Amino acid sequence: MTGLRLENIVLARGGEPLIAVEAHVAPGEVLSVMGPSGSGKSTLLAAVIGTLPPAFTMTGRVVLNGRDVTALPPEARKIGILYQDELLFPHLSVGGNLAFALPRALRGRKARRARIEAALDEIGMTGFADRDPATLSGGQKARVALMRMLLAEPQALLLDEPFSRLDAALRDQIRALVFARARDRGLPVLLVTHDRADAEAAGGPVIAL
Ligand SMILES: Nc1ncnc2c1ncn2[C@@H]1O[C@H](COP(=O)(O)OP(=O)(O)OP(=O)(O)O)[C@@H](O)[C@H]1O
Repeated sequence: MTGLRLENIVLARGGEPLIAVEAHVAPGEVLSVMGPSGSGKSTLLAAVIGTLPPAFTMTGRVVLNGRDVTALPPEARKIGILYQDELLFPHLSVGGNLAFALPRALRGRKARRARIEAALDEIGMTGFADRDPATLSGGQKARVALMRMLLAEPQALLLDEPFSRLDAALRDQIRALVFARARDRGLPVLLVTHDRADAEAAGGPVIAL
């Protein structure tokens, strides 16, 4: 079965169950995860991507496009994640940040450079490859972070309040860009948000923790 399936996932801390989730996110669909602060939204994303802090235990399975990834390390899961703080590598240029995400299978300096130029064109940032991330605006950083995630060719996207620091106009623009890319590529998306407008723009199902 295609898409992202969260099968009977229960996360507990110190023996106390924190959350229980059963969900299927179809290709191109966005499942919004809402809930008060401390309800376990970020912890759920950590469980899905494979970075659950040691304080927690997990039962259940994460199945991506029919492949059980529950026991795989994060880098083998083919899941991309975008956080509220985009965390571009400060010591690398914009192009260096994007190059970091390119699949190793893409060989040759010229081919890799061309892929980065095309990626920058796609986000309206032609000619930015040599820029220092510290010199970018918030929206430009967000676009580079989004593209860095996509260049790694993930099969699912996890978004942890990636729009909350952006001003209203930019939020609409980046949000539309992320959802359009997910739809184009048929990627299931888990979106953690406090903002009902994000869930409405996503247009998919909503779960409340
Ligand atoms: N590394 C950790 N070790 C132990 N407990 C943790 C750890 N990280 C988070 N917690 C606790 O687990 C619970 C869920 O935290 P989580 O960050 O998932 O909540 P959240 O719903 O994402 O909150 P927010 O909306 O404030 O970001 C909280 O009670 C938090 O204090």
